[in-house]
Amino acid sequence: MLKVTRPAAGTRVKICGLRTVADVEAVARAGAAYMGLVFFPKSPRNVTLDQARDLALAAPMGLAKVALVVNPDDAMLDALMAAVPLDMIQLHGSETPDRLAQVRARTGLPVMKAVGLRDADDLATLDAFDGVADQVLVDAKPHGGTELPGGNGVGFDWSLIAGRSWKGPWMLAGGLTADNVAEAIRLTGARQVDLSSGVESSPGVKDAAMIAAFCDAVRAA
Ligand SMILES: O=C(O)c1ccccc1N[C@@H]1O[C@H](COP(=O)(O)O)[C@@H](O)[C@H]1O
Repeated sequence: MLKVTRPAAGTRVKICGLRTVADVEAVARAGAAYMGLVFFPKSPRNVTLDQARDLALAAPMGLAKVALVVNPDDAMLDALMAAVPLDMIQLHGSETPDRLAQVRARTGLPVMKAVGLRDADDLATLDAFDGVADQVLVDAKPHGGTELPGGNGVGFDWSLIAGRSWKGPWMLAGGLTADNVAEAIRLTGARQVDLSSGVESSPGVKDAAMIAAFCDAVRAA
């Protein structure tokens, strides 16, 4: 049976962009709270509905299964819900608060909204989703030259959110690694962290040792 290491009460980890059952096992073994499945064809972490179903069915109890989608239409949401057992939807496009409410009503799942930050002007967008989204995901705003709205391994200036609080739960993302996560937690007060690139040996290829090292670094923080 798959052994799941539960972290002590503390910061929860989401590892995003899983593509193999071995990834799911590594994430569970390391003690992450969430696993993310990417439905975005331009991403090196993209999975089909059939692949996602197999991965979701491999997840042990207690590991929350999050579907990352970018500006999904209703047909996409219906196909997703019919094929994959899920616990949460992550919206990582330019969705509005109204669209978020529609997605929640259509899927019946909690919805996390990713908001990209580069400078203080972006904080208003974050505030617009506080209390509207079930969770907000505070990520780096993608720089020009990438087709990915996230998952670029790029961070942002954490001092932008130092000392701030929101009504609902939130996660920190953007360029996190085992080497920088303790400082990120210290500066932002994050109780949940999310990453993709920082536990990969090459784009889209997760590394079990890096996943374990990241979760250990979070527990030690
Ligand atoms: O991971 C992807 O490929 C991806 C594609 C499209 C939108 C978001 C994506 N990933 C999310 O981006 C952040 C940060 O990722 P990283 O650690 O900087 O690589 C994370 O929330 C992922 O879920």
